[in-house]
Amino acid sequence: MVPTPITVRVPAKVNLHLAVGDTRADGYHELATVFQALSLTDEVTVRSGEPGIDVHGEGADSVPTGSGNLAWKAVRVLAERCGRDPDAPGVQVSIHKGIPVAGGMAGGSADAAATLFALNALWRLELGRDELADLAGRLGSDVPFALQGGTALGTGRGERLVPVLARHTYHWVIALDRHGLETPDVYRELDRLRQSSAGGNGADGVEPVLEALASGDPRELALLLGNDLQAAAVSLRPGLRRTLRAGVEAGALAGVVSGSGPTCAFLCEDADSAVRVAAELSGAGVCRTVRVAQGPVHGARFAGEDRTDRPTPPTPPQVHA
Ligand SMILES: C[C@](O)(CO)[C@H](O)COP(=O)(O)OP(=O)(O)OC[C@H]1O[C@@H](n2ccc(N)nc2=O)[C@H](O)[C@@H]1O
Ligand SMILES: Nc1ncnc2c1ncn2[C@@H]1O[C@H](COP(=O)(O)OP(=O)(O)OP(=O)(O)O)[C@@H](O)[C@H]1O
Repeated sequence: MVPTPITVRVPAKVNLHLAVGDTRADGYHELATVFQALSLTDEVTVRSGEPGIDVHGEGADSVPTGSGNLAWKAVRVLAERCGRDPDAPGVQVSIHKGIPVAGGMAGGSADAAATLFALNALWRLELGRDELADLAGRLGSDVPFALQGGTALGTGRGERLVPVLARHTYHWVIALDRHGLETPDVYRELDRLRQSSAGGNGADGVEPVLEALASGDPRELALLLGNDLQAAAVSLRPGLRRTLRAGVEAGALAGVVSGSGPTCAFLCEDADSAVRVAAELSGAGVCRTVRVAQGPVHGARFAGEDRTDRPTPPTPPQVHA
């Protein structure tokens, strides 16, 4: 019997805090980051059939549909892990994009995470969270967080995660730029700025951020948003300075470049304020489009997870800061 297709919904992320350390021998930078999963999501469906990948939704034109798609790399990694032929895995992957492409919100990573999660069910592998997280880490630094979701502290190159207690739903306005930025270019620009000592080290220690999250006060958190990659993203895309200013002028508590950018994320006081900020920002002509989002949300989950015919994977324990 052909197994039924499986659809998984997976969130975008914002880095509330991103401290970039030294470059390691493997070329990656050592990170201390606090991730939060946001309610902008992609949906990934896997079904048995002729191998292939198709991509729909916003920005789909700029996403590769062949072996360059991170979701296809996930198919290959999982096929190898379970003794299937990675060149003939017998699976089709359909991606519906709701996460901005090349926006610093980990959309490709999210699709890879969703693919691992979905294929684990389609192929009835019953791999646990830890094993999926290990495979995810091999695919990219942001992939394990997309599986886990919530709010988490990431160390190493960002793949080593500890869940963090966040006592509040935070309301965000997300400003999307007209063109993406490539992550390696932004890290390279940071290195260049640091060599000329203009890169600075904007993001301080992580502990105050964890304390603010435990308190649940968005005003406290707003004071602590920080991203070492922001100077590099702004250097590559100077117009972001205007966007960041416009969000705060529109009434956001604070704004930050999301990850490697160019998307900017604005933390707002509450849901009503987010709607007002979004309306004003979209009229300011500083970005392509604006979205409202909440966080934290779950990591990769079956679409319609509320259905009772599938086991809900165990939620990792939440720890206090
Ligand atoms: C900017 C962030 O989104 C913040 O969470 C991530 O650090 C990027 O994570 P990602 O897109 O999953 O990145 P990967 O696919 O692992 O790496 C892409 C490239 O980004 C750079 N990179 C990434 C992570 C890291 N800790 N140091 C790096 O220098 C490297 O040039 C690497 O070749
Ligand atoms: N499934 C995918 N979805 C989006 N982009 C993908 C995918 N697979 C590969 N890519 C390629 O990866 C590049 C980065 O896309 P993505 O949307 O993941 O960027 P990002 O959000 O900036 O990543 P991150 O925040 O993890 O650094 C794009 O230029 C795109 O061509």
